[in-house]
Amino acid sequence: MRHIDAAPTDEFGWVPQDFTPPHGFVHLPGPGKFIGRSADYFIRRQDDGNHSLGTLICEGQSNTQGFAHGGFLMTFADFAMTIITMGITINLTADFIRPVKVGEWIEAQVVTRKRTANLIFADAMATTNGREVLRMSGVFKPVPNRAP
Ligand SMILES: CC(C)(COP(=O)(O)OP(=O)(O)OC[C@H]1O[C@@H](n2cnc3c(N)ncnc32)[C@H](O)[C@@H]1OP(=O)(O)O)[C@@H](O)C(=O)NCCC(=O)NCCSC(=O)Cc1ccccc1
Repeated sequence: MRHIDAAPTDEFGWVPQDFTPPHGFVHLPGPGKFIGRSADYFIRRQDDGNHSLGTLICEGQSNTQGFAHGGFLMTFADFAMTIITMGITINLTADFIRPVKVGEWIEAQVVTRKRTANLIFADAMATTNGREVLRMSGVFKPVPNRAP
């Protein structure tokens, strides 16, 4: 993980080294330069074979009000849905249902509704402390050999 010596309240705002994600989540290395600069991400493979993506909201993802910035939440939504569906984004919509505070863990569970040879239709819900905060829906193009 990068930015190791930062605490959530530091100006850089990255996940501190001693942060322990919820059970089953492991740090996701090398997610690409843009995504890699946006946050530190963790992924969990569930018993049913589906995956969840999570991150700790830090100062680096906050707006001036101390909540996760809407732009970051869209980045999180896009990354969660593409890494889990193994697709590239054609369409993505999101509802910001509740604000997410700095210091809160957010995780998204993605459900693929339909997969054809050319298209993937998926939706997802992200929660914080068991409460729904972000609903996502999208259409994606399958990319061979892209794995979470
Ligand atoms: C404020 C409001 C938009 C409305 O809430 P209220 O005023 O309380 O309205 P109300 O009392 O009518 O209750 C509504 C009820 O309906 C729920 N509900 C809502 N939508 C849905 C839905 N689609 N589906 C289902 N339910 C939905 C909602 O949870 C609540 O249920 P609850 O009573 O809790 O059981 C709230 O949804 C919210 O905070 N969203 C997050 C916004 C956010 O974080 N945006 C990103 C950061 S902004 C940024 O970065 C830019 C910036 C930069 C710099 C500086 C400033 C800004």
